[in-house]
Formats: sequence, C-alpha cells, structure tokens
Amino acid sequence: MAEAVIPSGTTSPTSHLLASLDPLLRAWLPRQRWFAGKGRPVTGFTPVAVTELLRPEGRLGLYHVLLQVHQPATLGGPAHPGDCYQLLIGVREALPPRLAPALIGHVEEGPFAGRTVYDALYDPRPAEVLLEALRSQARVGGLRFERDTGQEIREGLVARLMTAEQSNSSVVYGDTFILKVLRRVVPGVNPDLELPLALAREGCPRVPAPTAWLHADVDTESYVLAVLQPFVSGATDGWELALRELAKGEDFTAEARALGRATAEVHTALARALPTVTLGQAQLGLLVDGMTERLAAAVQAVPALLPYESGLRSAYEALGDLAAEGRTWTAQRVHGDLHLGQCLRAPSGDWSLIDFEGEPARPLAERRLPQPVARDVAGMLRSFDYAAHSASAPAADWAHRCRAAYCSGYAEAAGRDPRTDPVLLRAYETDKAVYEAVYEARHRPDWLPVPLSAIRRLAASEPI
Ligand SMILES: Nc1ncnc2c1ncn2[C@@H]1O[C@H](COP(=O)(O)OP(=O)(O)O)[C@@H](O)[C@H]1O
Ligand SMILES: O=P(O)(O)O[C@H]1O[C@H](CO)[C@@H](O[C@H]2O[C@H](CO)[C@@H](O)[C@H](O)[C@H]2O)[C@H](O)[C@H]1O
Repeated sequence: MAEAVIPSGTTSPTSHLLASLDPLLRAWLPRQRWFAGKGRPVTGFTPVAVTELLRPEGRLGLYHVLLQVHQPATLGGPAHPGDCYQLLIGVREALPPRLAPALIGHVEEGPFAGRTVYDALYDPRPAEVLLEALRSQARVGGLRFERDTGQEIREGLVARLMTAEQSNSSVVYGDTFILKVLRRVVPGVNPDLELPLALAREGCPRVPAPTAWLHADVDTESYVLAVLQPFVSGATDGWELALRELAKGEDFTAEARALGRATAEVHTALARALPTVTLGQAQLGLLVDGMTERLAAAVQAVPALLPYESGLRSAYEALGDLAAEGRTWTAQRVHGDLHLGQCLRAPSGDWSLIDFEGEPARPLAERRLPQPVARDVAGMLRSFDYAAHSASAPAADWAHRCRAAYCSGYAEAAGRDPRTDPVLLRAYETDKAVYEAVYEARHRPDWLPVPLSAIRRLAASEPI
C-alpha cells in the first residue's frame, strides 16, 4: 500500500470528530440492522479507539472507530457504558446519490463543519483501502492487518457491500473474497477466526480458509475486527435451496445426506485440531442446569411457553438421569449455531459451512467451551423442521426424510449415528427450540408458531 493512502494513525480519540458525531450517531445507530441494543435509548459514547485511515484534507476522509455505547440495561434504568461497536466513518464534502443509504448526517460545528459523514463500508473506495491494508499487512495505530501469505490477494478488486440481512456487515471484492466486518466486538479470541484457522491447518476443505484478518490492540486487550475469506461464487445457502425444493415438491434427501457428511467432516477435523474433554456427572449437571435456567428465562420472556415448561424440562431431567447412572459424553469445539442458512452449496455441489461465531447473544467464554457434537446436529435437525413449517403446504414427511438422511450422512462420515444417543439429541433439540422461541418473539413474532409447533411435540415426548 502506498504510504500516502494510510498516513500514520492515531489511537488517541479525535475529540473533534467524535464530538460532532455524537448527536448524529445517537439517531443513526439504533436504526442499524446490526445494532444489538434496540429498544433502549442511546445516551452517550465512550471512544475506545479512533484511527485515521485517510486524511480529510482530500476529497475523502476515513476513520476507523471503536465506540462503547451508553445505554440503560433495562428501559427506564440508569445508563452505563455497554457494548462496543466497530464503525468506519467516511467524511466527504457531499454524498453522491448512490451513497444516500449510507448517510449518518451533516456536521454543523467544529473543524468538520459543512461536511457529510457516512458509513464508509457502502463506498467501494474506503472498502478497497481495507483490502489493500490487509494485502500489505499494514499497521496503523493499534490496527494490525494480517494475512496468510500463502494465499494470493490480487490488487484492484472492486468492492461491493452485501445487502443480505445479517448481524455484521460483509463486503465482497470482485467475486474473489468476502470481508466480514464484525459490528459488536468483544476483546479476546473470536471463534469466527479461531475455528476456520484451525480447520485450515487440518486441511479441512468444508470451511473457506481465512485469507487475512484485522486485529485491534487497545491497552492490554486485543479484538478480532474482521475476517477475509475466499468468496464461494454462485453459492446458494441451504435455507434458500430447501425452500425452493419444497415449493417444487422436490426431494431434498440427497442434499440433507451431503450436509450430514459435511458436518461430520468438520467435527472430525475440529476434534483433531483442538482439545476434547469427557463430560462426567458434574459437567453434565452444569449443562443440564444451563438448559433448565434458559428454559425458565424463556418462559418469562415468552409466556406462550408456560403450558409446556414441565414437559420440556423432562427432556433435560432424562439427560441428568443418564449422567447419574454413570454415562459420560465426549465434548469438543463445535459450530455452535448451525442451521441451513449457515451452509453454502457451490455450483459444483460441494457444501461449505460458514459463520463460526456461535450464538452471538452468549458470552464469548461460553461460546468457546467444548460441547457434544449433538448440539450442532440438533441445530440442523431443527432447521429441516423449520423449512417444512415455512412451506405453503404442511410437509412433515419431507422433514422426517431429511432429518433421517442428514443423520445417515453424518454416520457415514463420522462412524457414529447421532440417533444412537436419543436422550442427548432430544435435550439439545429442546434447548434449541426454546432459544428459537425467544429469538422469534424478539425479532420475527410472525414466525413464533414455527418453534412453538416443535415445542408442543417435544413437551409431549412425541416424535419430531
Ligand atoms: N465465503 C463465502 N462465500 C460466499 N458467500 C458468503 C461467504 N461467507 C458468507 N457469505 C454470505 O454472507 C452472508 C452473511 O455471512 P455470515 O458469516 O452468516 O454473517 P453474519 O454473522 O453477519 O450473519 C451469508 O448468509 C452468505 O450468504
Ligand atoms: O443470524 P444467525 O445466522 O446467527 O442466526 C439467527 O437467525 C436465524 C434466522 O435468520 C435463526 O434461525 C432460525 O431460522 C432459520 C430460518 O430463517 C432456520 O433455518 C433455523 O433453523 C432457525 O433456528 C437462528 O436461530 C438465530 O441464531
């Protein structure tokens, strides 16, 4: 990268910029899809790090910002510094019409008065600055751009922001790479980089190998901020594909079987790459307690779960009983939030798994704990049920066939059929369906009947 493109950075907060941004961000942040604190007012900000990437004397200024957002924990409660978000703030004299959706606002006072600030990820030029920084392994202030030098990054790839509904923001370069820019960031090891890197070391082809990544060092802490991966061009995700086949009345068992194999291959590679542990009675007790506590919290949040609470709890108690009899289970690193939408099918027919962040609402330490592989298997089994319930005509048989084919495919590649441990699988399916009920009640209330239908069957110990 040319020296002039990224001048010497600073991690000391640029007070002028942030002061002028404050009122604009208070209005803009809560409207963003990826903002996790919706429904509670934003009362202020603490800058964690601000790094100048392009000097604003030119046509375009560019700032990398890590910002802690002050909000009350509950509506009406006292506000305090909470989640930290990653922003790329562009500064221009005026925004061209094509960047209108990126507008944050117009600055009225101070050295930036009269300028327009906007979300620079919408703008190809700043997004290309990030790729160039990764390619050249730039260091700017506390930002460390790093790469796997064994993979080539061509110069001059054109950037475009993905428009998909997602929890973070992704930029595609040419049809070659995709950069996932994490929005809500926490210090520490991020499984979305950790696990794909471990799988790449194992030579597992089921997960795109990270090509480059961005870290920020702030005081004694380090944040993973972004991951660049090869883009699977022309891919369709498993959810889209399943719905398409359902609408046509087509069989999906061959794909379900292939997905089972892909999941097992990833699990086998993860078990080789990272430590596994044996869960005995004490650890199982903690796991069962966690499920029971999540159920109690879910019933508070979604009163429609109340009639099923004791039936659902019996799935967890059955698991506790097996542990009390001396059964043990192997635990290892897993995907943690596996569903059809996290599986990409390339035009060649090969499946890849993506998004190893785990359930974003859970603390990082919990997401990185070894767990039985049944957790991921249960996520996928729930997903076939979801697809069947989202189809225009009821498709219970379709879901049963896919679920069976997925488990058979898994058994072929792993040498162990998940159905041979029905109590564990049922406990995890129950835990996932309870999570889904809370997720849907919060984000997509119209979808609540989908997990509730499974909840009814799980609580009555009926087959799913
Ligand atoms: N390597 C890839 N190749 C092609 N598309 C991808 C790739 N990784 C992610 N995507 C697309 O980007 C979307 C968002 O990616 P994901 O990692 O799930 O982000 P988020 O955690 O923000 O939801 C996916 O649904 C998929 O469509
Ligand atoms: O955004 P993420 O991919 O991390 O996952 C969250 O959102 C998912 C919905 O987009 C949600 O998945 C649920 O709905 C899917 C269909 O839209 C279905 O395939 C999944 O089986 C079902 O769990 C996921 O639970 C949530 O964490």
